[in-house]
Amino acid sequence: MSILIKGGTVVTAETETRADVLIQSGLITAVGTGLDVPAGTEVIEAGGCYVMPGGIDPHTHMQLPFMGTVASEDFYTGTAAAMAGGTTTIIDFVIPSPKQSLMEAYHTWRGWAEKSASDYSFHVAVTWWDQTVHDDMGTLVRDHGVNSFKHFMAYKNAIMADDEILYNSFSRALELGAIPTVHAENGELVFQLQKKLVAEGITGPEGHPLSRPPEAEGEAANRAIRLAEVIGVPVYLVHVSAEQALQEIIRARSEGHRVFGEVLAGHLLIDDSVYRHPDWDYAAAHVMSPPFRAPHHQAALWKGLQAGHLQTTATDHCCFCTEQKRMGLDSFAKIPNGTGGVEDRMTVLWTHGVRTGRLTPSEFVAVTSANAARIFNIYPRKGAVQVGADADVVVWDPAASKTISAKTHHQKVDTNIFEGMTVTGLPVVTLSRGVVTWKDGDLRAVAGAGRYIDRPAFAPMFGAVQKAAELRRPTAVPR
Ligand SMILES: NC(=O)NCCC(=O)O
Ligand SMILES: [Zn+2]
Ligand SMILES: [Zn+2]
Repeated sequence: MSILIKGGTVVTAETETRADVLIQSGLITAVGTGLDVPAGTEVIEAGGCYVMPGGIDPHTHMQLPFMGTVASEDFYTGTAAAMAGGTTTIIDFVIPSPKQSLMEAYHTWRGWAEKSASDYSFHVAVTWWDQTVHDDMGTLVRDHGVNSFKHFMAYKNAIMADDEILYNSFSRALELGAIPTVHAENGELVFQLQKKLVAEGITGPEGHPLSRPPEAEGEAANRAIRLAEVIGVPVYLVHVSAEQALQEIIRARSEGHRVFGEVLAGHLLIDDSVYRHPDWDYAAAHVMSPPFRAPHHQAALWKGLQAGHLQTTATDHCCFCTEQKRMGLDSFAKIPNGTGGVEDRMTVLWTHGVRTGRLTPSEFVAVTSANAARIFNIYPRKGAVQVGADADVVVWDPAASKTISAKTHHQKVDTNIFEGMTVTGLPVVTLSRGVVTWKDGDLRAVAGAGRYIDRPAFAPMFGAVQKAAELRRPTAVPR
């Protein structure tokens, strides 16, 4: 079965070109004009539309067991909603409990993800350390297509990684050609502030941002980056929300270190006033970590994205319904942390990025798919509209408009952090490996149609990393 996407403007991270796109057996087989098209080819008219790579959301948590409950979105509902929003690949997280074997956790998550409608891959978290963790990291990289490991510097008494774990895991990642990623918040400081605030009677959601100040993020970002610098390994900071963390990234990059930053659509657009809303449920629905910040942080994050200091956008899609959030009625520290957005990221970024002149369409492609594909080494199979790439394609109507609401979204959660936002620029057709999964409001996602994406180790940047390491290898003084 072949499909021709006809008459659109093809956008890649580098170019905008009027061209048709031919898709056969799940792959892009031709891009150009006057293409030789086999008889019986289905034609999708794309006049007036952009034709772009499907989005890659490099940070989601479908059905994550977390803080005494399980995220409401499963791998089918979440990836289906993603495709309604133009995202065709997610990178989720395997998060072993402390002392749980990495391999056991990995196989558990692989089982859960079998019902994914879109393609998916996994970062694996390192939450503890011993020789088996060291060995399992090797097995995951060599035999299971994992090339990134996650470290939570927050969540003390649960999954927090201390400096010893960071040192061991970052060093092992370097040997394996894998990239360490970090949730940068000083977990000890957050833990102490939570106790202090609750003791002072601040038990509602307004305590959440007070317990996680931007300085706690800046400190941890600096620590993770400095460790990575000393070890000589690239590092990727997830959900950068504070100007203090961004400044650490800018400093390190300007000194020649390979440091990457991800920003969430929510952190770009929502400010911390939500936590002082008089409706407890409304305020609690926004509890996620790091929290939404004061408006000057948003301005800094947009500039960071425009300047290329932040390379990727994500959602940290981790949904909890109102009833689940109420587990923290007596203390904000018990409200399950997480918010959604996998369906909304692309349109929210188009509306507030491209339509405001902050981003060109090519820059939009870079920050919604191509850069993540490069960093996590699946480019150009993903993140590109070019011959040989997977036919994960979105036909994007820049004039189509809607108002986001939990009443109409496809995400399995009863709230939406972008509730009431009118957005312009929407996917009219989404294709996942050549199959139409979303067309004109009709969601055709199929459970189990998604494939696990192996991500090879030693992304191109590791060539430079290894050369630099050779040149600075310490030598003993012969005496
Ligand atoms: N972000 C959040 O609040 N929940 C998911 C876990 C994490 O990414 O920290
Ligand atoms: Zn996190
Ligand atoms: Zn997360």
